[in-house]
Amino acid sequence: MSIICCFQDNPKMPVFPIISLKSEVREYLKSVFLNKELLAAVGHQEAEQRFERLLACLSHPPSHTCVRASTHLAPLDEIRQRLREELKKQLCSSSAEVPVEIVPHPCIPDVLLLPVDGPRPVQQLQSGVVVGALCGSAVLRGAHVYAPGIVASPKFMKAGDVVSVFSDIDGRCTRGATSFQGHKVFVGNGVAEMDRAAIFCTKEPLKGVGVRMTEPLYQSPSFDGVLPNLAFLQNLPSVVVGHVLGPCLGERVLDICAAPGGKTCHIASLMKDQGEVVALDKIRNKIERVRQNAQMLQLQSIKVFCFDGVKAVSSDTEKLKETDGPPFPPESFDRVLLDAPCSGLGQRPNMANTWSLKEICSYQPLQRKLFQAAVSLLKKGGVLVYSTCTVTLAENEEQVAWALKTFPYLTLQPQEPHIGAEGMPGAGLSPEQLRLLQRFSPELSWEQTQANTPLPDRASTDTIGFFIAKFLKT
Ligand SMILES: C[S@@+](CC[C@H](N)C(=O)[O-])C[C@H]1O[C@@H](n2cnc3c(N)ncnc32)[C@H](O)[C@@H]1O
Repeated sequence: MSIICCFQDNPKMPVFPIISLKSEVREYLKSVFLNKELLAAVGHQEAEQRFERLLACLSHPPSHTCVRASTHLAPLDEIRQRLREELKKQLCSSSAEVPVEIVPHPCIPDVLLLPVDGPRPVQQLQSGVVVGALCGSAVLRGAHVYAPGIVASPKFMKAGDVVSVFSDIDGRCTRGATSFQGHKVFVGNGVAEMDRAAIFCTKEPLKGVGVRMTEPLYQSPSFDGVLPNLAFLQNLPSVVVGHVLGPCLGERVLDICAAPGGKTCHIASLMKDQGEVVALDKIRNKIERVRQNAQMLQLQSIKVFCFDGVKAVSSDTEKLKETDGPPFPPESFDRVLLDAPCSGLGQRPNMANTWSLKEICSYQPLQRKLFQAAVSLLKKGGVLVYSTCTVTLAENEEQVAWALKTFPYLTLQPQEPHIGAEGMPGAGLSPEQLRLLQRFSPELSWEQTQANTPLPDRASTDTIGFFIAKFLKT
């Protein structure tokens, strides 16, 4: 069964599948979005509509690509100009219409926005390649299909064949299959750059582009190899996190869950590479990405360690003597970022989430342990920013309520910039406290997005789902 994007009278009004969730997860999320406090604030009908809109917008990509410009290396205007030239070259070398409109964000000084055109009326072909769901989502955000992402291809596929690309959204297709009748979504057409045998009958590690997208359903430029040191692809709320943390030159900052290092590099860039940014992550092969990104962006102030953030604080003087890395004594840092591991339910586009309710609900205890370590490592007078890319209360507003109760010396702080919505009622926080929180809620502006409002107006709201809280330790 394939699902094709089809169109009503308004070509910008897609009939595209809503995100598919396990029924227990859907019911749980519904109870979050129809909680008593929210119902009292907005009424049943509005709360229900918001929930339905959330399910719809999660399966669609945001209508812009966000680029964080390395303003520690060059001025924004220069980066914008060079990016335009690079993308024009891309336009000349392919038949695709690449938009060269590049707009600075109206209130974030290091952000450039590029419109995404879609969904476009692309005709599905006879011959089809099936890719994994992550690869399918990347294609919807402008990427080509990398060979490791291909799960199935036609039996006699040769380099040069024109093929349709489908995303195996439930992960059911067998690797190496020649066809797949399961739940798949059409994401566009492209040209195969490899024969089938080169993809499925090789012992070498697979790399490189397997299908070059020529007619993607959502058109946005491919950033593969485009000014890698100057233009860093990052979701807008993630860039907001760096500014909200507000690091200053010469400070010592801890990014306790850092990989792959997008926010670490932003923090070091905002500090003009002066001071020290310590990046920790528990997973060894992920931490290598932080090193690579720091090197690519020419940032020397970043120190990277593979370490469990929960154990990053110690008062044991013997242990501390052994190394200048973790564990650290309490009150070692001027600012701490806890960009927490989370259920990731705000990520877009995401057509299917196969997690159980138990998995979705498993993050709260770990986040609290990390939070405890983060608070302990922060100096008095220091700033702690907590963020997630999920939409549940349990990992966001409930964590804030818990933190304020558990650590009475923490106070919520206003955020700059504050371009998202305020916190969601449901965790017993006061209206004043909710106003200090920043929740990116794409469902609140979904109609505006579909009506194709001008890019700068919709860019701040048509984002992934995201949450930011800023605390001061007194
Ligand atoms: C949301 S991601 C961080 C993204 C990152 N801040 C960025 O902007 O590129 C969460 C990270 O936490 C890491 N993590 C999970 N448990 C951890 C722990 N106990 N200590 C340190 N890192 C952990 C995961 O490996 C994952 O890379």
